[in-house]
Amino acid sequence: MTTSTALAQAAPFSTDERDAVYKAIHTRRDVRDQFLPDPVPNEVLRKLLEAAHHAPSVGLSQPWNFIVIRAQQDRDRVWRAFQAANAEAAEMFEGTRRDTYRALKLEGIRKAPVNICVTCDRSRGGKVVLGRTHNPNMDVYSTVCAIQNLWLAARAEGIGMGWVSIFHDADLREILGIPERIEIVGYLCLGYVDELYDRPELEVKGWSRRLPLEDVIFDGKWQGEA
Ligand SMILES: Cc1cc2c(cc1C)N(C[C@H](O)[C@H](O)[C@H](O)COP(=O)(O)O)c1[nH]c(=O)[nH]c(=O)c1N2
Repeated sequence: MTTSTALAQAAPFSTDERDAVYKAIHTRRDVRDQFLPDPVPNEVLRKLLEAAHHAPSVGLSQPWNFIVIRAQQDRDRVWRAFQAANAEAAEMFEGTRRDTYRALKLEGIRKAPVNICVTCDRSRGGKVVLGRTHNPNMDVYSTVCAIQNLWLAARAEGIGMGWVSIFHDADLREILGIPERIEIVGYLCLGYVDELYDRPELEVKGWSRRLPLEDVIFDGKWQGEA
């Protein structure tokens, strides 16, 4: 048997390194309003995109593309698309819940100096992709892994990131020139921050709360079952 020379050491991280990984995970936040106007240098943005591009992907298909949007006029157009969709979204809640919804800030499109639209090319890797043969959604799941890498790397760089999903895809397609065959996975707002909430903003604002871990470790009964 041949021994692969491609194998590298996989010792546990040092305590400091480990702490840094958990710190990024636990202090990462969805950012809507804390963005500073300071530009994000291209070299730093490149590091974030490298981190995203090192995500796992089904069959190593790397189905993502990153559309970087910096121009104010493009961000203004995207914001207007958000505004229209968000007004529709508010109508789907009732009573005080609707009022609470309306008071939430749910995007940082214009305040964040950089926006990134992350897409998934469903034809990347050809017709038959290893690991995707029985569930075609695996390419989209892979793209979400890239977004999470980007989010954590951004946190480590002192850059906040917010995910905005309150859009009609058709609007984003038109503004950004994205063809139908390409799936829109995430619209992200990025910029330096000097403050972050210490827990999810939606929890701070009384919209929802983090469930105890015990509630989500499966105990043999699905929610709603007697
Ligand atoms: C797929 C997806 C889509 C969205 C989000 C997240 C994800 C994963 N989140 C952010 C979300 O509200 C947030 O992650 C949770 O509230 C938890 O807060 P922290 O991320 O821990 O700060 C989000 N936030 C927001 O203000 N507007 C939005 O449209 C969205 N959309």
